[in-house]
Amino acid sequence: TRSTRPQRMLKAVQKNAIRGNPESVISAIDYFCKHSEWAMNVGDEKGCILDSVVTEVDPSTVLELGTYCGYSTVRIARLLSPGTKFITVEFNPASAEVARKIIAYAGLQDKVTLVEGASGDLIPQIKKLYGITTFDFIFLDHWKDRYLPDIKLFEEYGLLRKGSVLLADNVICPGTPEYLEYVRNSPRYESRYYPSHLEYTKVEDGLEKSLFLG
Ligand SMILES: Nc1ncnc2c1ncn2CCCCCNC(=O)c1cc(-c2ccc(F)cc2)cc(O)c1O
Ligand SMILES: [Mg+2]
Repeated sequence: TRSTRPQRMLKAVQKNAIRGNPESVISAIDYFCKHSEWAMNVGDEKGCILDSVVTEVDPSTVLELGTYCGYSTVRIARLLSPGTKFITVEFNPASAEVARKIIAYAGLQDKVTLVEGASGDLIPQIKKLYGITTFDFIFLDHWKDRYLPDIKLFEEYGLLRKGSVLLADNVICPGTPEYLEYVRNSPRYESRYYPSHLEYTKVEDGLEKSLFLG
C-alpha cells in the first residue's frame, strides 16, 4: 500500500541526516518540506522563535501537545539541560510511530517521553502518571479547537505556576480565535504575539507567548 507522508519524511531523514545529529535532522525535514512535500511541522522560521523562547525559559519541565513527526520535539529537546522532564503527546498512532523513530535518529530518545493519547484525556492524569507538579514551558500545536479547553484544564489541575510560559502555534493560520481572545483578555496572563509565516509558505501566521501570572 502507498506510504504516508510521515513515512516519506522519515525516509528522507534516514537518507539525508546524520544519526545522532539533531541539527541535520531538522535540516533534512525542512529540505523535504520545501522541495518534496509540504507538511505541518512548525518549520524553520517559527522554529527559530520557538528556539529563542525555550532558551530564554530554560525549563525543567516541558509539555508539547501535538508531536506529529517530532520536528518541534527535536528542536526543543536539543536545547534542554540534562535532567529536564519533557513530555510530548500525540493522538495519531501512525504519527507517533514516525516521531519515535525521528526522535531516536536524532539521538534524543532519552530526553523525551512520547505519550499516545488525546490531550483532554491525558492532562488530568499527568501529575499522577508522570510525577509532574507544574510545567515551566508548554508548546501547543495540536487540534486548534483544543487550545482553549486545554489551557483551562491546565488551570483546573494546577499544572501552571507563576511564570509558566505557554507558546501556541498557528494562532493566525489555521487560527485559534477563542484561545487568543482568552489569553489576551484574561488578567491571569501576559501575552505577546510573534509574527511569522505558515511553515514553508508566505502565508501570515505567528506564535502567541503567554506568561501565567498566578
Ligand atoms: N495530543 C493531542 N490531543 C488532541 N489532538 C491531537 C493531539 N495530537 C495530535 N492531535 C491531532 C491534531 C493534529 C494536527 C494539529 N496541527 C494542525 O492541524 C496544523 C495544521 C496546519 C495547516 C495550516 C494550513 C493548511 F492549509 C493546512 C494545515 C498547520 C500547522 O502548523 C498545524 O499544527
Ligand atoms: Mg502547527
